[in-house]
Amino acid sequence: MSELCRERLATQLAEAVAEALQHDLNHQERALLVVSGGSTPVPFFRALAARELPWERVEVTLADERWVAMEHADSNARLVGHHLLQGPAAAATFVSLTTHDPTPEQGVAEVARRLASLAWPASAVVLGMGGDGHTASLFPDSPELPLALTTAEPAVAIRAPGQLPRLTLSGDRLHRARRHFLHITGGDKRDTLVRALAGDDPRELPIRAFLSCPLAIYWAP
Ligand SMILES: O=C(O)[C@H](O)[C@@H](O)[C@H](O)[C@H](O)COP(=O)(O)O
Repeated sequence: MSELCRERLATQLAEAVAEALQHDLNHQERALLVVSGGSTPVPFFRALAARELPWERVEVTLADERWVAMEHADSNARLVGHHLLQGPAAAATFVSLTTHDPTPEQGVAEVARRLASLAWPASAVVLGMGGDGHTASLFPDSPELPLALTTAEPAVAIRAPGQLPRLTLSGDRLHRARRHFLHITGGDKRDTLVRALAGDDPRELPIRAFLSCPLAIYWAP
């Protein structure tokens, strides 16, 4: 039952994001979509990839990225390439968040320059969430979290225990969107969301940084 429900959720989210992109493309030359990595988005990516849109006018980037080569199994760019940039959506322009620098700290300035050229405000930011309340790579136990939540810079190199080195869009940059979606499934994440809604400190549960603006929550069991 939950598998069918999650597929329907992914399809409905793809419909909403496609409508958002088409609406904005009716008024502007290019539109920007910011997506998250992880396992949850895969059926959403596949459903969105099949939608008929002027994809050649769509820019796609990530909310965050692990600092690995695009061929690496943990690369979000690889995930997006395999599941979203296929079919009609293969015509979209993908902008990666990694460089050939050995660390995200060395590459973040180049990534910031790339991001500056995109069609902000994004038409849509699609966020995921971990059981610890992280979103993008805004991890509660990251020393760089306070900076990432407050800086006006578009991107931050971020480290967290047990995680690969990462680069994340800052809270400020993730807020520069006309629409925000949260895509989560399962009881554990529902419980984390309930905890997040009951408080207001994003340093404890970073998803809270996005509970104040309009946020379309797409959840299935
Ligand atoms: O790079 C990442 O890992 C994602 O951007 C991250 O923020 C993800 O959305 C959550 O970790 C949920 O991941 P799952 O969908 O795999 O539970």
